[in-house]
Amino acid sequence: MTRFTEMLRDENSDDWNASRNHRFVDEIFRGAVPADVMRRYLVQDYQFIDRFVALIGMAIATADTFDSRIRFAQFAAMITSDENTYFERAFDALGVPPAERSHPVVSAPTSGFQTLMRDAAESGHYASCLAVLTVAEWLYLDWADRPGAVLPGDFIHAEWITLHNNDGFRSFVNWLREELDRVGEAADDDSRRAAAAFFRRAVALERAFFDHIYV
Ligand SMILES: Cc1ncc(CO)c(N)n1
Repeated sequence: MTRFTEMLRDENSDDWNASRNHRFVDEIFRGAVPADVMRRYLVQDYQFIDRFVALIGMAIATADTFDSRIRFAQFAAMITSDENTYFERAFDALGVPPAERSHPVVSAPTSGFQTLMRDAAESGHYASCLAVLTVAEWLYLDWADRPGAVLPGDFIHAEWITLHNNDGFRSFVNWLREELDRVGEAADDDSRRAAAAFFRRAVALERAFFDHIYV
């Protein structure tokens, strides 16, 4: 039987492949994302991360097993420590002032993501929360996982790659997929459809998010 997550990705292959093969991905591996583009990207992504952590909170609250809650709690700990300090160091290096770190003008794709994550959280459905979290992490592993690729010298580029292709991240993404497969297979048709709709909106927004930092 085709895995639920495989089916969802196949249904969204246009937006998925446009994201994983995006100009941003090509440029970050070459260490060649222009500074103003990287700065826009990180400033907007920091606002994404804020709601993302809140959505993990809802996944912790709605998960059906303690093991799942532990997985999410450990992942939230990584984002709020190693990943958060990456943002702070990158903002320091790029000269981003405090106001732009904490309350920048939020772009349309970022605001779309915030609404999507709020909708998923407010649905109170574990499968829908999982669908959004799975897109965000699986798609990032998919673009960042280039075995043998030489890392760029600049930490702003290099660490954004290694945050998304290290062994811990890979095993979390593999677990997330198994979890969404498990929950999706057990769910009724309405819940599967709801989760699939969240998955679709998330993949479209990932593409729009990459596109919009190039103006
Ligand atoms: C927009 C976006 N999608 C996914 C990730 C991975 O967490 C991220 N940091 N930002």
